Amino acid sequence: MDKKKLAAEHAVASIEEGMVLGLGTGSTVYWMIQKLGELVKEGLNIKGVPTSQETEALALKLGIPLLQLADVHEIDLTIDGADEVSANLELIKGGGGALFREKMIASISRRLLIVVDDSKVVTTLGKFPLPVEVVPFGWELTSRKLSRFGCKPVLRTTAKGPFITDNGNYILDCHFDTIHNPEELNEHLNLTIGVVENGLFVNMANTIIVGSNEGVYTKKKSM
Ligand SMILES: O=C(CO)[C@H](O)[C@H](O)COP(=O)(O)O
Repeated sequence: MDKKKLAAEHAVASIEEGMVLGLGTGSTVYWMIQKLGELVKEGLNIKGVPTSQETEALALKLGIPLLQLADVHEIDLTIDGADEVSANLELIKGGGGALFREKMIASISRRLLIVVDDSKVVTTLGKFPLPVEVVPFGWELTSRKLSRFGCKPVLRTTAKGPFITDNGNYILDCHFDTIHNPEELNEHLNLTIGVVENGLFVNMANTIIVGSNEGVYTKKKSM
């Protein structure tokens, strides 16, 4: 079975009746949302909070009831994917460009459960270019400032021009190669004028479910 699908479907066992659920974005969590749609059809009562327009459209298509973020004070459980996961359960997210909404939803979640295939598990973060969402105005200046942190920022583009996030912003994919202190870098990046949010998730994930050829395994944050 597809390793992403394996991890995502395993995560469904953590969903309980009555929960408010954060619904992540990407090709891994897609499988969790598909399964959730089936459970809702069978009578499971949950409410979802989507982390992107893409996930919102998918959830609506599957008949999953959704809440407006304005009406949500706390989320019981968010299930999301990641681009890299370190041994300490620090994450790089934002490969799909949804990092701002994903981080906002994660920040009000009691538990953040991450589903990945084993190619995403690393010793040190940084091989995957770190996505940083920036305001379009003056992005070249912001890019120069970000390069002072030791990376090479590259504007994410599509065939039509710059990639535009759900919030109307740009993404700079920052090539670090190795990120030694994710906590410090996260703070420094977010203090840079022009930066909306970055894809480092530090002290946020509680549990990682990893799909591999040998089956699934789970890693929990040590307290
Ligand atoms: O952070 C994300 C989107 O912004 C995704 O969770 C991340 O890119 C992983 O995606 P996939 O499951 O498709 O590999």
